[in-house]
This record gives sequence, C-alpha cells and structure tokens, in this order.
Amino acid sequence: MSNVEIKNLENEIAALERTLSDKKAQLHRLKNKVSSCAYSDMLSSDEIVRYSRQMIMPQVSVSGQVALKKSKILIVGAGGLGCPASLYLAAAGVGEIHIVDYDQVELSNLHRQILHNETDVGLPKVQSACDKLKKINSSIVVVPLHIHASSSIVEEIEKNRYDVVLDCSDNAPTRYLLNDVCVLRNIPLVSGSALQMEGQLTVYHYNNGPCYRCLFPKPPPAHTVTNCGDGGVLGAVSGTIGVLQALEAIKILTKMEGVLSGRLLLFDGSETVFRNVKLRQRVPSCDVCGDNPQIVSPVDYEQFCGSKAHDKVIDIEMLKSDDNVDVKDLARLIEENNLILDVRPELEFAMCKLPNTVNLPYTKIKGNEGVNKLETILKSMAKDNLNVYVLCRRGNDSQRAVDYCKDIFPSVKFINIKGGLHAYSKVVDPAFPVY
Ligand SMILES: Nc1ncnc2c1ncn2[C@@H]1O[C@H](COP(=O)(O)OP(=O)(O)OP(=O)(O)O)[C@@H](O)[C@H]1O
Ligand SMILES: [Zn+2]
Repeated sequence: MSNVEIKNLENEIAALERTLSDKKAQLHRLKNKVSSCAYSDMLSSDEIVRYSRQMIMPQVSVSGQVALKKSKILIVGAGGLGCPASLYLAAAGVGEIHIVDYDQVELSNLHRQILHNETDVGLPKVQSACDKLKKINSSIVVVPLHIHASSSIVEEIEKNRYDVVLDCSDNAPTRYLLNDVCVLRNIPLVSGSALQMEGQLTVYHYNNGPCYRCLFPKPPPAHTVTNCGDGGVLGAVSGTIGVLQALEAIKILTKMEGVLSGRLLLFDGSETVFRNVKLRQRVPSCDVCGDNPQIVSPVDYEQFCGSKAHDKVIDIEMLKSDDNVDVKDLARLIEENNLILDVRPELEFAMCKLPNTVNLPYTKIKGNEGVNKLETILKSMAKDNLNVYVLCRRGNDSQRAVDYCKDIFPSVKFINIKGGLHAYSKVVDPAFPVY
C-alpha cells in the first residue's frame, strides 16, 4: 500500500468519524430538547447534571451558568493557547464559541495544541478544534472561521456582538488589531502569550483598565520578537496560560470579582513562580481608548508593526543566482567531501543533521569568536579556490551568512543551498524531519 493510499484511507475514516460525531451531537441535542425546561426555567436536566459541580459554587450559581449559556465569545488562534482555552470554555458551557484560524494542523503542533490529533494533520485547525469541542459538549454552538483575522474581522465582531474576545494569536499585528477592535466595540480582551518556559496574561479594556496600546503605544522592533517556531515552547507552559485565559473569560462572563485587569500575570515555568505586576492605568492620551482617540476604525497593522500578521517565514532572496545551489546537488556535494556549513542554532543541529556537515550558527558567525572559528575551519580544508556551501532550516539565514562571509573571506566562494533543509526534505528525502 502506498503512502497516498494510506493518507486517502485515513482521510475517509476521519470524514466518516466526523459525520458520526455530528449525528451523535444532533441526537444529543434532540434528547436534550425533549428533557429541557422540565425542572428548571433556564437549564435542561442534562445541563443541570453536567454543570452541577461548578453551579453549586456560590461564585457561579444558576445565574452564572445561565450567563455562560447565553454568552458568545471569539477566540483568535486555535494553537497552543486557543486549544486549552476553548476546551475549558466549551466544557464550562459557554453557549457560543467562534474560533478563527487560517492555518492547518502540523505534526509539530501536537505537543501543545491539544485539540488536534495525528489524523488531523493537514486539516484546518478550526475544523479539527471545532470537531473536538462538539464532542466534549454537543449542547453548545461552535463556529469555525477558517480565515486570517485582518481589519475585516471588525465586521464579524460587529455582526456577532461577542461578550469577550480571547487573543490566542502569536504576532504583533494581530494583537494591535484585536486591541483596537475590542476598544472600538467595547469588548474585554483576554490576552495571553507563551514562549519557552514563560507566559504572560492580562485582560485589556475591562472596567476602565488600560488597553494594549496604553502600555505599548509603539510596536516592538520586528527583529526582537521571537515566536514558538523559532524559540520553542513547552506544551504545559502554553497550556497553563491558555487555561488561565479561559478562567478570566469565565470570570468576566459570570461577573465575578478579581478579573486580571490593570495587572499582568507573569508565569515562570522554570521556577514555577507566578508574579503579578501592577500595570499603568488607562492613558488619557491613548490613540484608541484615550479621551480624544485618533484611531476610530482599524488601520493597516502589518504596516504599523513592520511585520506580517502570521508567523510563517517569508523566503528572502538576497543573492545573485550563481551564489545559489539546488538541494538536489546536496548529496553529491557531501559525497565529494565539500565543506557544508550548517548555520542553524546548535540545539537545532543537535536535533537532526545531514552527515559530514559542520555546525557554526549564523548568530555566532556575526561575532568575532565565530569568525575566528570559521577561519580555523577554512584553514583546515587546506584548499585553493575553496567553495563553502551554506545550509540552514529554510534557506534564509544561509543567504544572510553567505552575504556576510563573502566580504570577510573574499578568497573563498560561499554558496547558498537554496531552500535549506525544508527543501531537502520536500525534494530529496521526505524522511528528513521538517520541523
Ligand atoms: N491574524 C490571524 N488570523 C487567524 N489566525 C491567526 C492569526 N494570527 C495568528 N493566528 C493563529 O494563531 C495560532 C497561534 O498559535 P501557536 O503560535 O501556538 O501556533 P503555530 O503558529 O502553529 O506555531 P508554530 O510557530 O510552532 O508553527 C496559530 O494557529 C495561527 O495560525
Ligand atoms: Zn488605551
């Protein structure tokens, strides 16, 4: 059986499973309707049982549960934060959950994006997420929005009158967009982020508290922002923040005290420490929530931030064509004992590498120590007219390295391996891990 046949069969089974789960949900809803309102004005018998453990808490009670049932929320991002957040909100009985994400499930998502499983790889994240949420709670409405949230999201927000928005995205333009739209439409914004062993959480524009722009009127320089794809993250850390985002949303929806507004929660997973930092108050001169706002409708956030509203790597092209070589030539170049310089970070090189390649990270090459090391490597080749083939993950840093090195070592020819290990995996050897 070929890989294509296996994939087709898996897709067929996944589609049948989805149909079965939809039918089960339909049946459950019908049964629920029959039994509804017999013993309570607001909740069905099933709902009373299902939510009993949280409803018997004085902080929630019947009124809180009914408030949750009547609520409509928007979650932007079905990734490391959005998965755990939506899971707890669906389980808690939030009546309508809309999830926005433009992306597809990848194998490298599964360690933390806990709504997606192996058979979902390749499916839109929103589809995979909504399928699971419906299985957990068929009595709520879950709406997948397979779109890229841009300025047009304001119409969706206008139309739906969400009670709370959760920012579970991973980039600055989307953060500013959601902030502005939430301020303009007067919706609290529960904002989370997680990277490596650390996470952050706060609620913007709630109870006269500050908005994101009050704290960060100017975006950070694009090159200083690291995302999970580059810096990594531990699943349990993004899970912690996502679950806390759900908690804050529930507190807002049920009108509990103690919402994390005007405070920033800092979570350090390496020491398992939570700290609260008091934030500045709403700034009267803020461009969006201030007394005389300059921003009265969404702007171009990619332009404002100088970066893209997604974390997908944009391929750069900064070299002349004869400074490049195709990945198809890589096996031969290795065979011929050429110097192949892999400029990925050491930790990535330790994870997977091609045989007979030498690691010298691009970040090091740019420092004195790295240049000295490169000089030693070049000398050890003891060769005139030396060619050095430069390799990285996607072929971007390798171009930067070629461009940098050719001026420092003019007698050596530095050549970029186009598309890097991603292209190698795609074109030459699918067994090489794409991460
Ligand atoms: N403007 C946007 N519109 C829709 N979805 C967005 C937007 N910005 C970010 N997202 C989504 O938010 C999610 C962020 O989650 P996370 O960073 O955990 O996932 P990821 O991008 O899959 O991670 P990785 O960097 O490991 O590939 C992603 O699924 C991404 O597609
Ligand atoms: Zn503000």
